Amino acid sequence: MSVTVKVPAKVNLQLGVGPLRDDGYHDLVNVFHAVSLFDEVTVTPGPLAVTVAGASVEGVPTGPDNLAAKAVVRLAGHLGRAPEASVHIEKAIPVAGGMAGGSADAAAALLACARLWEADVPLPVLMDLAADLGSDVPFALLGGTAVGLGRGERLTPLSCEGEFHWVFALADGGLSTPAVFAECDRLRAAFEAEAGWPHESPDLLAALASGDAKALGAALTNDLQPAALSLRPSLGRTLAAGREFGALGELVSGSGPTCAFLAADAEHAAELAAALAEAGVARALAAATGPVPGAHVLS
Ligand SMILES: C[C@](O)(CO)[C@H](O)COP(=O)(O)OP(=O)(O)OC[C@H]1O[C@@H](n2ccc(N)nc2=O)[C@H](O)[C@@H]1O
Ligand SMILES: Nc1ncnc2c1ncn2[C@@H]1O[C@H](COP(=O)(O)OP(=O)(O)OP(=O)(O)O)[C@@H](O)[C@H]1O
Repeated sequence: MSVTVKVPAKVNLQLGVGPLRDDGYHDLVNVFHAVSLFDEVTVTPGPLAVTVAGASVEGVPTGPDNLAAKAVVRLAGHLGRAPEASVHIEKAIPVAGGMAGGSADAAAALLACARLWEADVPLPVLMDLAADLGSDVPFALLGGTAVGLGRGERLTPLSCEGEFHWVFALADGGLSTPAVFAECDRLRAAFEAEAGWPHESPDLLAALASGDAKALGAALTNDLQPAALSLRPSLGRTLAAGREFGALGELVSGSGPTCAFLAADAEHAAELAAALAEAGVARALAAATGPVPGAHVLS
């Protein structure tokens, strides 16, 4: 018997970053949006092991450091049983790309093992286990569009009308999430910019609720973007190219280096992806739509 779970990537439509907390995290206003780039995680009975396959899986650990393995151990500990599951990850979400690929695999492994072990774990408990594994993990279980407060784990679903069309410019090499948050703190200190308390953007919430892509494009913001650009200046060219080719909005996804571009419809997305590929400003381009559901069992 095996269980396969399909799980989406995320893009952050608003990432408001508050001051550094005593525990090393930042309080956020984090508007998550699940998009149609998916990993598939399959668990089979057997000793704990992780295998990974996909077009670009460099840097993904196959030992106990893999977030999916940590999820297996965490759930087994909660249930008081041995962490017996062999995990296979089919990876399409870019690695260390700011699209929460590792978090998605952890969420998928939690759900898959709960099913494999026939354990009745209530959703709120699964959400708490997910939050222990990482700030982005609970959203990968929930999917759709949602705002995350605290370190991003306290989620409230948001009303989102229709479907939005995205193009993602994948970069060579990743960016480390802690390094990007640290660079954000460094830049704020260097420019003596006080980190204010972030607030949800009313324009963004209205654009989502009405399905207005043009208004959404104008409302996209990411407080980590200056830090990602400081660590990877070439992203400035990528973002400028998308603007020049008529994207409705563009921003770095989360901690980067993936850049996200909003298109008017599927045709516009295909044109935008072709123009960005032609301009040579990305390792690869991927078109996707959002919102899509969170982690769910396939078999
Ligand atoms: C940038 C985002 O992807 C936006 O959704 C997330 O905030 C990051 O979430 P994540 O990768 O699940 O991050 P975690 O594994 O929880 O934390 C990794 C590190 O990122 C930094 N971190 C993360 C979340 C947060 N609210 N404040 C932080 O400062 C901390 O240095 C932390 O040690
Ligand atoms: N299942 C996994 N898939 C990808 N990376 C993993 C996994 N487990 C552990 N890692 C490690 O975590 C690092 C960050 O990977 P991930 O792809 O989750 O980054 P990210 O998308 O930038 O994260 P986020 O957007 O949540 O900040 C990788 O460089 C890798 O060393």
